[in-house]
Amino acid sequence: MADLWQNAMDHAVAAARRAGQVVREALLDDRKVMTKSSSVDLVTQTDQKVEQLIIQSVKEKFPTHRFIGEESVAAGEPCILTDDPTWIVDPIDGTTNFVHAFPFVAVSIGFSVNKQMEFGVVFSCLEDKMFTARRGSGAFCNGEPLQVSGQKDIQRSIIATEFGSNRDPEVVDKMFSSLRNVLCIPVHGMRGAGTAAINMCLVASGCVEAYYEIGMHVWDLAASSLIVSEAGGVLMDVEGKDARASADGGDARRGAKSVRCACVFRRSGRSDVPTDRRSQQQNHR
Ligand SMILES: O=P(O)(O)O[C@H]1[C@H](O)[C@@H](O)[C@H](O)[C@@H](O)[C@@H]1O
Ligand SMILES: [Mg+2]
Ligand SMILES: [Mg+2]
Repeated sequence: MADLWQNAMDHAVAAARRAGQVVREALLDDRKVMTKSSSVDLVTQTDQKVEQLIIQSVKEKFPTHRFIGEESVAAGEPCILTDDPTWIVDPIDGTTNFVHAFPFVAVSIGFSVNKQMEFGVVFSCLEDKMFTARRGSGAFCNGEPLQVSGQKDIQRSIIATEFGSNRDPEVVDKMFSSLRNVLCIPVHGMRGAGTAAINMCLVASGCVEAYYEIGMHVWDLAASSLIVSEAGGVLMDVEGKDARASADGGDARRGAKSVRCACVFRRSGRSDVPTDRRSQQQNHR
């Protein structure tokens, strides 16, 4: 049976690749940096230009589709998810990295119908890695299948997180307390690529066992939420409840602009990973 949305997914991949080219070219010029909610919540003209290029290209091909775009919402567009086919776009995920030419910058395009992600595309444009997932058909990086880590022991895991853009000392204290709690489990290490989408693609790739962040927005994680789940991972909120509703824009439905989400690892039922902590050998897939 023909896949109703394959044409749209192909368009998303091509649009993400074109957008990545714009990002790479912009890195050769001065980047005009502006701020949004705080002095460390950055946006550039490239973010805005890339979002408009993606949205215009979609409108020409799919005129009835709707959009939730990070910079459109910042400019006052509503952030409400309906049952209509909706493109959820983060034109540059990792804007701070982009400003500093730190090499993890993603273009993230998610696509939702009936409030369910149908496909997700994350292009890590400085690594030239195209992460894709179609609901029910697996997750891929440059065409190679992805699987989350089979590691069941958090003490043999790498956990990723980000600090966001809130610098309120009380909030920072809470973040550092979480970091301390996780590090002292203990875990092998903690990492952060500087972009939610790429952190989640690292979970889908099996090289990071879990990623958590408080305060992500629906556009940060819409595409990568499907990439994680199609790679065998699970998404949950900080209470451990299924967070796909949020990732699919549930919070956007209610007009909320940020979701609390932890994106974690592991397929269920894996038995071939040693759980004997006495064993010296640490088998990492
Ligand atoms: O780079 P953007 O699209 O703004 O998204 C990032 C956000 O700004 C940060 O606060 C978060 O910590 C990152 O996870 C997002 O990727
Ligand atoms: Mg983002
Ligand atoms: Mg962004």
